[in-house]
Amino acid sequence: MSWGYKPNNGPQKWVENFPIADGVRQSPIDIVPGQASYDAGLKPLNLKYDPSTCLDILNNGHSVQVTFADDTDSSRLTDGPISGLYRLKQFHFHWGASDDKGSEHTVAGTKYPAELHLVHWNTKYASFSEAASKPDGLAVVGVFLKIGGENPNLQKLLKAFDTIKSKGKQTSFANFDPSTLLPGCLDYWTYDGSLTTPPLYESVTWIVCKEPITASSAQMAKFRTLLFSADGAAPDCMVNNYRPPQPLKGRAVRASFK
Ligand SMILES: NS(=O)(=O)NCC1=CS(=O)(=O)c2ccccc21
Ligand SMILES: [Zn+2]
Repeated sequence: MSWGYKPNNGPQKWVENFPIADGVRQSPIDIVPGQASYDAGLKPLNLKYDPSTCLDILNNGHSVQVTFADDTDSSRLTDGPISGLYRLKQFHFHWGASDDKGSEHTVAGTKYPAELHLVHWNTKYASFSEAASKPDGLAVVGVFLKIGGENPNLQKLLKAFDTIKSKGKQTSFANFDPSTLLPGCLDYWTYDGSLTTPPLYESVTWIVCKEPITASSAQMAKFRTLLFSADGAAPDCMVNNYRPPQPLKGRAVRASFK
């Protein structure tokens, strides 16, 4: 049986097949603002996304992901805590069964209802797959979702959910600009971590935005209509697809803001 988020295959069991789960730079973490150190050397994030690189939206059985053409530098991240240029590969979300949980990172113990991950890979490597296992291979921008007014940019994604309800379903998804899902203020925390799903590679420079974006409670409910299960199998709601915070193990968390 493959990994998931249930008691018999969830985060507490991943170490059996992925021993790095007990590694020294695992993600997510609880971010304690008072313990983060302001680093004046951190540059502002420089994100430039080209909507024409948006390809499709997929239910991968763990989350809903939007995939981008990464054969050119047109959707990419530079500056911030990283050096070089990282190309956008995909973005996806993690969310709860109710509005009181769902994010992977927490802020002084506070859970948000969901968290967006924009996954980028270092172009010093030839591909995502090559970069994914390197210590400086990936940079993931995390954005918290909080309950508020309806988010019209999120609505464009949610409209596609009915056609990708079950695992393995995908549909074309064009001209979406992921920068519409970024908060107005790009202040961030950054630390060295890992993928939060198997294979849990310790290859991620995490960049977690301080300011959340909003989603309405109805929009959050729409995420919960997706299924972990494939068409024809017993319907298994896609909820609580988040890994809880992991030990910091001496790592520093830096803040780009005072
Ligand atoms: N939440 S997370 O972002 O740390 N992990 C997601 C992840 C795990 S993956 O290696 O399957 C993969 C392939 C392509 C893009 C992302 C991923
Ligand atoms: Zn993620």
